Amino acid sequence: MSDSVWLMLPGRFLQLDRREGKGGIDAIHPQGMKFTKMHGLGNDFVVVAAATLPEGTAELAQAVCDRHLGVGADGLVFILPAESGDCAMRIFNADGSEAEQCGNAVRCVARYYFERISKARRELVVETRAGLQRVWLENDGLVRVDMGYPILEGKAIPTTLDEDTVVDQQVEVKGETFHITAVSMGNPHAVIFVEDAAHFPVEEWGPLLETHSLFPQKTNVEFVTVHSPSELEMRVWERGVGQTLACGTGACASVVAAVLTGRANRTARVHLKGGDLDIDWRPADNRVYMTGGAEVVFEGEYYPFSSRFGK
Ligand SMILES: N[C@@H](CCC[C@H](N)C(=O)O)C(=O)O
Repeated sequence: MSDSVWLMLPGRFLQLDRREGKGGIDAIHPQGMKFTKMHGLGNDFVVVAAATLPEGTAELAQAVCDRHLGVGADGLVFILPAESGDCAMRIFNADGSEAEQCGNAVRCVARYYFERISKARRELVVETRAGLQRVWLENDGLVRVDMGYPILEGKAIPTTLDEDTVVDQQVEVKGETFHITAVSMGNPHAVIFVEDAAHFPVEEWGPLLETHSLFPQKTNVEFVTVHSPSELEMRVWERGVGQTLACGTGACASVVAAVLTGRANRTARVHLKGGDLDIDWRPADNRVYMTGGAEVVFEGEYYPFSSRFGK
């Protein structure tokens, strides 16, 4: 990895040094955008550190995330200067919609920050659309995040299912009965407990539930099997993306739903297709803590609007 990076300013480029204490900015310029491909348990992101959010983020996210014509990812993530906190994160789903929150992406942002912006730091505050999140780098290299408190009031999630809490509420969809527990971790989740998550037809029911009129801002959908009070298995259909290998906010919502329905303890491991997350919903502060990995895959330059060699 080179020590210098490009920063786009209106009409000109600025080359910055990203060695310790000297910057830490990737680049966006008219012809190309430097990025780092990262993932948290296989939930993958194109991560770009920039001075400002570029225009046309919805189209850019769709193009970058395309697995045939772009880099290929579940989401496009920007690391930006923060008003409060050490840095800000904005996350755009593969369909171009912006999410309020993303558990796997915030761990990737933290890893990026700890490795490229300040190697001395082991603690960080990330500003997201859902609020400030405190993040810690653990001794084993995993990243722990304070994901905040779960929102359980129906109207705030939002769902039209109930104004109060929505716990194991019966819903009919195309002749099939589901019991839904709705939880917001800054973004909406519908958690459904099933006998066998591994073989559940996620692709069939996920899109129908994601876009159901009960969820005015759509929803992420988790299909969860409780193997023991401290061990859950989860598959996810993500709003604006489709089936993914993991979802951090979904794992938090699943543990909260399992506790609310008397199925699990407040501390549990969630097995996802891409790996495990440890979730701890602490009674002392009502906040949910998530611990898991975040990895760099490769770096590159993306040429969104013209071919590198043609123009
Ligand atoms: N994969 C994420 C959640 C990303 C946003 C989600 N698709 C939404 O629209 O709310 C996670 O790890 O939490």
